[in-house]
Amino acid sequence: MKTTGGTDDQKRRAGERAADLVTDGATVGLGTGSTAAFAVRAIARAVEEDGLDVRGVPTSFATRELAREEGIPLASLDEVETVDVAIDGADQVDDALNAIKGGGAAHAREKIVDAAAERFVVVADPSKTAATLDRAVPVEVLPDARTTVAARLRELGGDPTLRSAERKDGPVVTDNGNLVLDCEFGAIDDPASLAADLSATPGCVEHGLFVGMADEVYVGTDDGVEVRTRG
Ligand SMILES: O=C(CO)[C@H](O)[C@H](O)COP(=O)(O)O
Repeated sequence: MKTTGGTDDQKRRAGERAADLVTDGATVGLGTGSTAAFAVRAIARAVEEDGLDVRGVPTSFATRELAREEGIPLASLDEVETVDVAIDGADQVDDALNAIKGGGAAHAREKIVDAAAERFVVVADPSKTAATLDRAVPVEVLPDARTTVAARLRELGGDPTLRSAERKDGPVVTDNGNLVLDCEFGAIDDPASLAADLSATPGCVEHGLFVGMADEVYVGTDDGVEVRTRG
């Protein structure tokens, strides 16, 4: 369920601008996806070329591999007391800076790291912006709970689909060993209420609604970066 509507240049501008926020000595949440990867590479360049002293906290297996290859010193979340800034992508972000994440099935760890950050910056391209969230919401479920969670999602007005793997027969299995239901709700008029209902569903490990979490959204455009702030 990857969304790749923007151009690489738009994503790069957003990611590189956000990477400029990282200061010496910072602990940085490293998000997942193609836009966050531009931030990871820019941070790595600053480490190598300017001697920037950082610790990266990766949000997924894929990001840990990328950060390792690029030479960013890493820590896992349970090794750090605070995250100074987290930089992460999104599948969709609304005017109130609420987001849908999980196109890479990494939203459970992303939410933990992004929520722990003093400052959480979403990096996106213009194709991700919308007045109202209306993309499918990824819901990570314990494998045994997929049927009961799917039933609850239908009660909530959703239409869930088990996410299939692309180069393997069968479902996507997350970094945590769980499955993902992508759930269409149409236009989500009250994301906070839906988020609360999803969080209260037994067997739902985590859902991809990030409500009231982002401090800023950096939208990379064809000629710069539009910075959206809360309020
Ligand atoms: O939530 C995510 C992964 O779980 C990603 O941040 C989201 O899918 C955006 O990815 P991209 O920048 O490649 O469009």
